[in-house]
Amino acid sequence: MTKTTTQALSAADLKYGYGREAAIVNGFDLSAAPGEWLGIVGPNGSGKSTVLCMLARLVSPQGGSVTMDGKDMASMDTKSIARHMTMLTQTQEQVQDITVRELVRRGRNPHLKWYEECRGKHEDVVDWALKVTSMQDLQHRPLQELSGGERQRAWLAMCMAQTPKLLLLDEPTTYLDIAHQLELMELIRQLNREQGITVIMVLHDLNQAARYCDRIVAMKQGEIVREGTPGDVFRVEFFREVFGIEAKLYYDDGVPVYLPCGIAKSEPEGMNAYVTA
Ligand SMILES: Nc1ncnc2c1ncn2[C@@H]1O[C@H](COP(=O)(O)OP(=O)(O)OP(=O)(O)O)[C@@H](O)[C@H]1O
Repeated sequence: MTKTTTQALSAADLKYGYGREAAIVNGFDLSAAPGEWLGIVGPNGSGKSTVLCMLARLVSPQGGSVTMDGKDMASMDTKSIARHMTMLTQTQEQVQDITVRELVRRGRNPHLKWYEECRGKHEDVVDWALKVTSMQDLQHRPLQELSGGERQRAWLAMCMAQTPKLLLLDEPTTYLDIAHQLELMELIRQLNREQGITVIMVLHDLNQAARYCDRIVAMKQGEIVREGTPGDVFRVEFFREVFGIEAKLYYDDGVPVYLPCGIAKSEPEGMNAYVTA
């Protein structure tokens, strides 16, 4: 008898277009297994953020469906979605006059009844979220006084206070220097491995995608054009066809590392347009 595993998140035949424009995302399918780290990569404007917003139900798909733990998200209420899933983006809303701890407490809101305050066991979760993100020492500092890296970690602590099973991230390292980028990626790796949190992350840094993700989904013009392990996906042809660049590939302990060498000799017209070296 074959054993079927319920996917942490599945999307089937998603469609989305803005206004009267043609569909930006058309027929997008994806599934993430529990505990998997999935990276979504692709050129600017390929529809990555649009897909992530549909996965988080920040926008409703114009076609297709998203299921979380086997449940159709269209029929779930916002609070129960927020008890299972959270999203961190590259920039966060400006919140004034709030300490890190107060921000992290907001992560408990989906778990509180309307009359309940964040106390007792909820405060214990806040302590835990501050601890796993190494924010304990900064918990009483005003958010606006933190560096960009510290602030991003504070928002991640708030996400963790939601005790999510699924963490969606949209280029969370964009404005961070390399040390803070690695610190955030390592922290997410720890949460993924130790807490079993499923991670779906949009990222532009393909070397980081190769190093951290279990599986890569590459998008171009609203569609998936490659899918597989970093080693399967990151080939010389991939860089030409999807990003229009020539690249050299090296392997560090089996992990592909690419070096961009220039623009490909002709613009790729499609996935079958090979450029001979
Ligand atoms: N609010 C909007 N109104 C109209 N068009 C939009 C809107 N948001 C995005 N688009 C268009 O949809 C397409 C896909 O955008 P999206 O942000 O999903 O791509 P992306 O792959 O995340 O891009 P990037 O890598 O630059 O962040 C782009 O052509 C973009 O111009």
